[in-house]
Amino acid sequence: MTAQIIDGKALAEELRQSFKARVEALAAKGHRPGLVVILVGEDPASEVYVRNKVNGCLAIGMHSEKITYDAAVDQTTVLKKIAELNADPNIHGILVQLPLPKHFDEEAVLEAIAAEKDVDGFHAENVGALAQGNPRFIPCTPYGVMKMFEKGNVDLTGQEAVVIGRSNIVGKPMALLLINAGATVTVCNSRTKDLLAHTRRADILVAAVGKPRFVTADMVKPGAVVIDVGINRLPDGKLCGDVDFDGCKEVAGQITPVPGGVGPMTITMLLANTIEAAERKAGL
Ligand SMILES: Nc1nc2c(c(=O)[nH]1)N[C@@H](CN(C=O)c1ccc(C(=O)N[C@@H](CCC(=O)O)C(=O)O)cc1)CN2
Repeated sequence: MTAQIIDGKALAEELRQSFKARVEALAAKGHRPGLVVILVGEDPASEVYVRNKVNGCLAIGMHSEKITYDAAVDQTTVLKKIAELNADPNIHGILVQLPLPKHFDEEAVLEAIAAEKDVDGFHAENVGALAQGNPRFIPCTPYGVMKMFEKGNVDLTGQEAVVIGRSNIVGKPMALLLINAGATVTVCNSRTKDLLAHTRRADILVAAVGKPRFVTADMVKPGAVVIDVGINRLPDGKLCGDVDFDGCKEVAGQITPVPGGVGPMTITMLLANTIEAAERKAGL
């Protein structure tokens, strides 16, 4: 039997519609949620994501603006802008699109964002809160994955979860969320010894390794929930995930596609975090 496909695009749309009432309630009290997205450089994929973030906000009645800098801009200029935005009462969320050009100290930039406006959840204070099981802002991609589990009635308690990938954006926060949800979590990477032995016993398998079709059908336990966080652009311009979807869907119980799986949920959870930031500031 082929796996049930978890439709991230449909869930993202459903959630976005549900956000509209919260945005209007805030706006009626003079607190229209506002997000600023900072983009440094001309990476074409980042330009698309940033545009989708800004448009996603506007579509549900939020305020949003993009600030762009040439790739050669110095870090001080960006830090100065972040300081201004930290002090702006109409801006509830600030996000710096990653990756940054090589001459930037990424950590210093992310730490410069006020923790209460860090809607990406990358500030050390927010990472610490998540690690302690008391999250303030959950990084958007793993947050989206958790919403998918919720929607699919996936009970994580006591389940064997394997995360392939250990990035700060996805792998690490994903592992923390799964731990907090009561799963038994193993974090692997592409060089893990006997990776197959780990993945084959996973009830929940999250691929965030950044290698096209890295997870093949033989690595999947029959009936497992397979979440593909990969977004790889192939030489022919097509997009593909870290999972060999056609092969794995014959073994898995549930699986996310690429595109149309986790990706659309990432931006949706950014909207959720920004609304949450505005609600906190408004005392709601
Ligand atoms: N500051 C941040 N930078 C980056 C993040 C992040 O969460 N915060 N994540 C990624 C990129 N990303 C959001 O920024 C992102 C990636 C993919 C998608 C998405 O909707 N993908 C679609 C396909 C889109 C396409 O055609 O290219 C899908 O999977 O269906 C949204 C957001 C790195 N940087």
